Amino acid sequence: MTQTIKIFDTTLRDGEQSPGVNLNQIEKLEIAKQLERLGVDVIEAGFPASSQGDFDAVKKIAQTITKSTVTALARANKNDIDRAWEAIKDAKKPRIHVFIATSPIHMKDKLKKTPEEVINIAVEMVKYAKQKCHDIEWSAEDASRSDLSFLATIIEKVIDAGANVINLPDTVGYTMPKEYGEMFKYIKENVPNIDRVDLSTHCHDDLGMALANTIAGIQNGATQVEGTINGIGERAGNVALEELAVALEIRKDFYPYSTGLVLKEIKRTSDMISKLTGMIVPGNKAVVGRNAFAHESGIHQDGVLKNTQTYEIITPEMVGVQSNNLVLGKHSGRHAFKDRITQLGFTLSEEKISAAFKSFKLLTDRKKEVTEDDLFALLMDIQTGISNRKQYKLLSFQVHYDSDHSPTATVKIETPNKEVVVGEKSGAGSVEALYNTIESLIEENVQLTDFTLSSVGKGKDALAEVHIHLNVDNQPVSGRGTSQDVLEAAAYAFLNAVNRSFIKVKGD
Ligand SMILES: CC(=O)SCCNC(=O)CCNC(=O)[C@H](O)C(C)(C)COP(=O)(O)OP(=O)(O)OC[C@H]1O[C@@H](n2cnc3c(N)ncnc32)[C@H](O)[C@@H]1OP(=O)(O)O
Ligand SMILES: CC(C)C(=O)C(=O)O
Repeated sequence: MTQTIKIFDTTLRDGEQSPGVNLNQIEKLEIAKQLERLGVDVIEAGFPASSQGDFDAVKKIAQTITKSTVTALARANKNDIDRAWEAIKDAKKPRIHVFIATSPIHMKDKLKKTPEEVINIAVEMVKYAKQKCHDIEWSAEDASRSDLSFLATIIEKVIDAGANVINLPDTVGYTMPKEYGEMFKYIKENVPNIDRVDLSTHCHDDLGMALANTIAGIQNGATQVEGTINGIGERAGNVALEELAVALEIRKDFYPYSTGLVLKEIKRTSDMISKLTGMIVPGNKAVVGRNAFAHESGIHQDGVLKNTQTYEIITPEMVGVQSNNLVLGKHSGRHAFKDRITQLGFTLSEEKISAAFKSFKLLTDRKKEVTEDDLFALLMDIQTGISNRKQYKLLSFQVHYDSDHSPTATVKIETPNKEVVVGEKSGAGSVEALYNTIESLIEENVQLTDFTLSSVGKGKDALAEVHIHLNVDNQPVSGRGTSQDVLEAAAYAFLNAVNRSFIKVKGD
């Protein structure tokens, strides 16, 4: 008999705690919708007490998502719980997630509380949350470095107080699989009423053990797993949910567990998270990396030609990687285009469909074959495009480059006051010349802290995608731009970051 493990996705909360990640409300909503399509049981939409921007995004997600449970994180205090409930109360299936640390070091040095005080706070706050919401998850932060008998005592009391999910995080990614499994076994054997609740894993990857620890937790009684897409998250990140789901599917001969995830949605979800967070997936990443299905060496290629299973344990199709994904071309009309948008899972207003169709037609003039990846990148830009009134627009640019002189860029932009300004500057390279010129035309004080260029799809006419991190008036913000031309993508990314600094993102 296969047991189905519940999937709790925390990409929008722990994932967003990754340094440099700044998602705005529209982007978070698009991610939540895709997570629902992927089939996750629970979406942790954010930490509403941490900022007004986070509160607003969680509320919007709670009002939109219908199939998955929507939860929000709260410290064990009334203000955080009130904010969490206020944000999620419209959800079809709301859950409040209350946490407090249980390890000696966290209780003594961080919370400055005795173990008895921590028990009292946890019990009182679970009771308080339960008066508002029937579904309460309680997390013992740093559970894996906690005293097991203390952990059993506090868990027994929070269950009596009304918690129906108990989460035991390996907060600092310190535990080894055997130890993590033994903690679950101990709790299963020593807490009365433990069978009334879901027990949950939450593993960080500091020592590269997140997936092994998660599986050890499941083998010892966990019925829910917390993690993120692409494994993003605080420090070295969380367990990558796509890796867990595919591992359980491929080795179902070995493990009697499965998840309800729609595996074909994995690649698209991974691409979306990577694009919107700017956290590029390494080529060799399991399940979703660019090279995960590539065979380079002669002996491997020979084997694959004779029988793919000699070297391929996962088929690209299983996780939604398209082998021949040519979709639409120069002569496609609006009806076929709209139909394709729906198939890709987008719901766009008529205005956005018109804008997308215009961009698509421009692309077909410049690119012979428009692939599903191209279309997805284009639609994601339109869907999450910035529509705040205050923004800079790129009107045109030229870069003069020759090998004997420093490149010079001439750029024309429209400012938020609708003025058209033109400037010219040089730089050590073409991108620097472009960025020096744009900087001279805008009012904000900007420092570039990171620049990444990658390609969407394959071949010399693949789209270029640029992700950058800037400090705009001393506030960190990220931006992205996609174009067939590398310099145009770089210019779009720069202005996208500056424009994003005008709207609500993390920390507002
Ligand atoms: C393991 C995890 O991932 S936990 C989630 C981490 N996520 C975040 O921190 C989200 C972003 N954080 C923030 O925006 C801010 O830290 C806020 C708004 C949550 C709090 O800001 P501030 O009120 O300025 O407090 P600050 O962050 O400096 O310190 C945290 C305080 O919360 C207390 N605290 C920490 N965890 C808990 C808890 N679970 N329950 C109750 N109190 C807690 C700390 O002891 C400290 O209290 P003190 O001020 O009495 O010393
Ligand atoms: C708040 C909890 C669930 C957490 O993120 C952790 O302990 O890592």
